[in-house]
Amino acid sequence: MSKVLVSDSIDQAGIDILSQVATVDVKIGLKPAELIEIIGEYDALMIRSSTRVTQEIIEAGTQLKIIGRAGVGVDNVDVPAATRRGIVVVNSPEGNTIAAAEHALAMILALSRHIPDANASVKRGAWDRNSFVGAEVYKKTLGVVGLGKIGSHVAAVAKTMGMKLLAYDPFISTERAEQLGCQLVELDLLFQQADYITLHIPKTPETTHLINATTLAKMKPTARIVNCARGGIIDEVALAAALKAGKIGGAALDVFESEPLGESELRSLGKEVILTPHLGASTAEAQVNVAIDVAEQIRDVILGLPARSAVNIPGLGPDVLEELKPYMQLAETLGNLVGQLAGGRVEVLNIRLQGELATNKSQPLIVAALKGLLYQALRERVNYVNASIEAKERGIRVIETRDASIRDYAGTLHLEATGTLGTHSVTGALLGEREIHLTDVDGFPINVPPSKYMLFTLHRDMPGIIGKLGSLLGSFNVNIASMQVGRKIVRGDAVMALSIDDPLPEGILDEIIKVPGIRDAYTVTL
Ligand SMILES: NC(=O)c1ccc[n+]([C@@H]2O[C@H](COP(=O)([O-])OP(=O)(O)OC[C@H]3O[C@@H](n4cnc5c(N)ncnc54)[C@H](O)[C@@H]3O)[C@@H](O)[C@H]2O)c1
Ligand SMILES: O=C(O)[C@H](O)COP(=O)(O)O
Repeated sequence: MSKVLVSDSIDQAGIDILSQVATVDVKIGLKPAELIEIIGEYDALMIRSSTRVTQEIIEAGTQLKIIGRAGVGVDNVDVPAATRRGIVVVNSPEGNTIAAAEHALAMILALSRHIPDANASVKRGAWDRNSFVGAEVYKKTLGVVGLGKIGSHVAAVAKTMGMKLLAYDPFISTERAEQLGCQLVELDLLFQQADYITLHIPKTPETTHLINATTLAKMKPTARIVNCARGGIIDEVALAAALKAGKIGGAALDVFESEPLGESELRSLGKEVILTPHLGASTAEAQVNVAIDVAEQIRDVILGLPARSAVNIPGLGPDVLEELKPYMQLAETLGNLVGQLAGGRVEVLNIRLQGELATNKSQPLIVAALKGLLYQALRERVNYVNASIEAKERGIRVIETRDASIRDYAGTLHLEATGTLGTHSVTGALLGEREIHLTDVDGFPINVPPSKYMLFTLHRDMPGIIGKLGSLLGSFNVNIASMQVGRKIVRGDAVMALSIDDPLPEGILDEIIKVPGIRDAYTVTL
């Protein structure tokens, strides 16, 4: 049974899903050295933002197949290190969107009305109404930096509160911004005009210390800034200095350069500063969402299925994946089959997407085909994450062609592998929704479902040959489950595809090739 380590606090709904397929150990608060010591036992690691998954931890995780981040940000995971090791990293891109957006909105209102300090003062026994006179957000300008999932929801709600919206996001269109009621502007203009600035961007080299002494100096002295995105986007020393000097009106931070927040000037500031301990995603609803979302993906990967929100597999959004999943299985099977027929080192893989597949995203299918192709060489070490890198490193050139015309099946996939031992090709399609059928081998039409053990022969189509092969296999105690011949012309060349119950015994291929009329034989394990 697989083993999953949960090293941060995760909702029970996720643990229940994992327990269906694995032994689950929940160990919260492990020190890095303790994690390194035990991670080698585990197939999967499930975390939130508290566990830092460093290269050292990834290297110690010799059995790790998947790291699941029950939340959005994967900046606490060394994703490149995981990718190199073929470990899938998944997250829950939308599970806590609303929670984070509502926290940012709560921060905006709490800052405006001094709610935390007013509350603390009443709880201390005071009744001070004069110190907490606030400001309305109605008709004020909100500058949204990052108009993605969270930024968009903040903008939508702020709009209904009567705020004027400016947005800065170099990766979204003016139309999208307008749909959300935002005017897309340059960052400097946003800094100059906004009464409130809310950050909803990832932390990247470009966004680190985006808010610094220089940018703070551009803001209104009354401006209030909210960061519920990532610590480090704001230079906290510069922010504290600007607040103390009255160069900016207020700040509400949920995230910090270093978490937990240690010694900080920010702690000593008054009602103009609100600090929360990274609570953006901490709602009951969000925690159930992210735990289920990520646990389901870990379960799928343990069961050998692809994950729907892998951050280190290109082109696998949930919508794409749902549609392509059966075709990915087809691509992987065909890749594995053509790799075994080709034998030796494959140099070129031609992939033709036919029919309805021609209009689809090809990247996941190519990755799946490469995974299958490399399986014989790399076994479990190759997966959807590292298949493309491994193929590139082996000098395999991938050529993709598309043909939208529909033939016998809605969509077919044709793979041709050329290597040191020659060229072979296979074509396959799905029967119904997901039943894989081989429809062509080396240009000969057949129609067989692939099976675990198969034997293919290239032979002359002549009387007696099937009988001779059957007797030979019988004499080696090989049981034939099914058999089909594909030929283009009567008594010309033909291909025979046999499904057999067990692996072919050692030495029998040499005997098969000696049968008069049989020119070649290939055994395949799928
Ligand atoms: N406080 C919390 O608990 C909490 C919870 C969830 C998410 N988050 C964080 O919130 C942030 C936003 O999350 P999301 O789900 O909306 O992400 P998202 O990917 O949907 O949106 C991010 C947006 O930022 C934009 N962007 C990227 N680089 C930019 C740049 N240099 N300048 C301006 N815009 C830029 C992108 O185009 C995108 O539209 C992330 O940092 C995430 O980790 C925090
Ligand atoms: O990126 C996220 O999803 C948030 O920062 C939430 O982090 P958390 O799961 O540790 O609360």
